Amino acid sequence: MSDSEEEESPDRQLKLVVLGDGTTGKTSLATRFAQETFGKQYKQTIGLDFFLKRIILPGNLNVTLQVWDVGGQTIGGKMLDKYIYGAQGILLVYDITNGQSFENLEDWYNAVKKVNEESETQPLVALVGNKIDLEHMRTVKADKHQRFCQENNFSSHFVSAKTGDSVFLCFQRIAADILGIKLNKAELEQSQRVVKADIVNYGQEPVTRTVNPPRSSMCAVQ
Ligand SMILES: Nc1nc2c(ncn2[C@@H]2O[C@H](COP(=O)(O)OP(=O)(O)OP(=O)(O)O)[C@@H](O)[C@H]2O)c(=O)[nH]1
Repeated sequence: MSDSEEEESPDRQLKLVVLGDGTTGKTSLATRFAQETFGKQYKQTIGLDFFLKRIILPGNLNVTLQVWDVGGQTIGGKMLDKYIYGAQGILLVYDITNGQSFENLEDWYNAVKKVNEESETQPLVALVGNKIDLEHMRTVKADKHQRFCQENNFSSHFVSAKTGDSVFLCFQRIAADILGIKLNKAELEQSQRVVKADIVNYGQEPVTRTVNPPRSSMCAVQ
């Protein structure tokens, strides 16, 4: 197939539904991914928000991701089933500093299972621990997260909508998994472009740190 023919191939569309308790950061994740922004102010999602983002997967495959950001208050409501229906991917989001938000994912997952009970194809489900910038306040242990993934065959993700850490990677991996595309190491690293790193001056540290506080810097991994 020539290049021009490849360019003309229509986009694949994937419906991804983001579920989880209120304030876990679903809207923040969606806006970080789709608009590359982050708002500190909490604004509750009433019902549903909707985002579109086009990404390119290996093989020059254009994929448009429809991200359905479902308000945390919709659990138990009439509309939830309709939002979930037809999703190829589900993101179950919790806040790593909020144990209850992790426990409640059971209910969210039950809603997903109910909608797909009679369906031949099952959506890919991703477990997403958000707010890893607050690692020092973590209450949900990583092994609990991993166990939940293994028991249910979820893919596993840790992200921060605030810093953007691993957000693009998360959506890219989910899209690739749904389409059965394998990402190689270089492609995975490419989406991890910005990595935070502390500068450590071994042997040159002043005795009192208060005089010269530790610095941090960004480095690019290409
Ligand atoms: N520190 C930190 N705060 C975050 C992060 N993601 C979201 N927040 C904050 O958490 C609060 C809730 O974020 P939202 O994205 O509105 O949460 P939501 O899950 O969409 O909430 P509902 O609309 O009620 O379902 C906001 O104040 C965000 O700024 C993160 O990665 N780190």
